Parts: sequence; structure tokens; C-alpha cells
Amino acid sequence: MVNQVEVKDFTAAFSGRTILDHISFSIPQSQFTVIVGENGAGKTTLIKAIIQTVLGAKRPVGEKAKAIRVASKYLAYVPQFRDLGSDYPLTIHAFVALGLNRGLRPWLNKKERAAIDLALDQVDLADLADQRLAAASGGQKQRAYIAQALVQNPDLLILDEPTAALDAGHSLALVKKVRALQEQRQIGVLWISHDTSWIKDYADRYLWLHDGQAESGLAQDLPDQAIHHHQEVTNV
Ligand SMILES: Nc1ncnc2c1ncn2[C@@H]1O[C@H](COP(=O)(O)OP(=O)(O)OP(=O)(O)O)[C@@H](O)[C@H]1O
Repeated sequence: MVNQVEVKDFTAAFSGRTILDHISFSIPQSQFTVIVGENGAGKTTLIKAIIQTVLGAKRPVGEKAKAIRVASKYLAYVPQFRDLGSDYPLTIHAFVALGLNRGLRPWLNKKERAAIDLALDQVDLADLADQRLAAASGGQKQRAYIAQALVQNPDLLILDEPTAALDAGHSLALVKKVRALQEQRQIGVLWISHDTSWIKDYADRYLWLHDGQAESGLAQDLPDQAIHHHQEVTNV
């Protein structure tokens, strides 16, 4: 099987401080992979480097990047934070449509409508499509962000802590939702998470960043140290 992501000997350092130190790992096609590691371990730095590889963008000087290869025609990214004011005017449907690349053309064609309907359906928002996004709950907003990322049929979906603002019940519901659509669409998912409680049950693989190193493997083999660390943090 061709790997979807291959990282060989990748280093990221900022102001002389090495964050990722010659790391190597690979992720096979169509896997649900969770990236774990304590604050500052380099999770966001790594996904930024992966995104930049796909976009062909220039990297910050701190990153040495020949080392990254990504087999992806279309990558979608759901960032951790969004600043949506309570007066944000768009409906959920219109917000999801923004994910389409249709230039200045104001109308939606049949294919685009179908893509929006499928995405809304897969995140359980079909019934709320005409509601304003600003009036949606935290969990509904997250699902709208994911639907917006899905409309262009990505083969790789990257999510940066999508459950950070959700309670335990809604977090698990979102995990299950994304797991289901990942299986339906047969796409790769890279999910940054501080909560490790669900990984063995719902993910295929883990990638653990610690002390500048990367360890990866099957989700069921997630090392205890990676789990314990996060439980300590949650209990504080
Ligand atoms: N552009 C940059 N310039 C300087 N330092 C940076 C830059 N980007 C990241 N860093 C530093 O690199 C380290 C890793 O940051 P990164 O955001 O990748 O960690 P993380 O694992 O995503 O953390 P968190 O869980 O807190 O989001 C941090 O110490 C951060 O301050």
C-alpha cells in the first residue's frame, strides 16, 4: 500500500530550540490517525508542515522539509479556533457553501448542491441548514466547520483539536461522527487531540510526539505514558 504521509528525518527548530528532532514516520492510506503529545510538543508545527507540503508553499526557515511527502490531491483543514461573532449573518448552508471554490459565481450548480447536502447529512446538520450559524451550539458549529471542509471531497482531512470546547458527551459524539464519515468516504484523517480516552476504540493509528521524537503505531498499542500524561493534565 502506498503511504498517504511519509516523513523522513524531519526537523523543526525555532530560535535555536529544536522542537522536532529528525523525526520519521509514515501513515498508510485512508487511516484515522490521532496526533497526541503535551503542549508545545510540535503537533501544530507538524501539521502546518504537512499542509505546506501539499500547497507547495514556502516553509519557515526553521523547518527542514524535503523530508515530507504527502499523497493527497485535496487536503482540507479545520483550524482550532474561529472568531465567529454573534452577529455572523450566514446560515449553516451558506457557510458550508463557502468551502466550495466557485470564484465570484453567486449560484450553486447541481453538483455543488449535492456535495453540500451530503456533507450536511454526514454531520447531522441537514435539518438545521437554514438556521444561522451564530445561533448554533458549540458542537453544531464544529460539525458545520467539518461540513465546510468536506464539500470539496478531500482525501485528507486535518482537524486541530476539534473537541477542545466540547463536553465529554459531545466530544465522543463528534469522534463517532467523523469516524463514520471517514469510513464512508475512505479518506485519511489526522486529528490532534489532548483527550486520549477514545483513541483505542475509535482510531486506527496514533502518532505520539514527545521530547522532539515521534512514535507511531496502531491505536490499540498507544503507549501508557502517552495516555497517563493526558489524564494527569485533565485531573489538575
Ligand atoms: N513560528 C514560530 N516561531 C517560533 N516558535 C514557534 C513557532 N511555531 C511554533 N513555535 C514554538 O514551537 C513549539 C511547538 O509549538 P506547537 O504549536 O507546534 O505545539 P503543539 O504541540 O501544537 O502545542 P499545543 O498542544 O499547546 O497546541 C512551541 O514552543 C512554540 O512556541
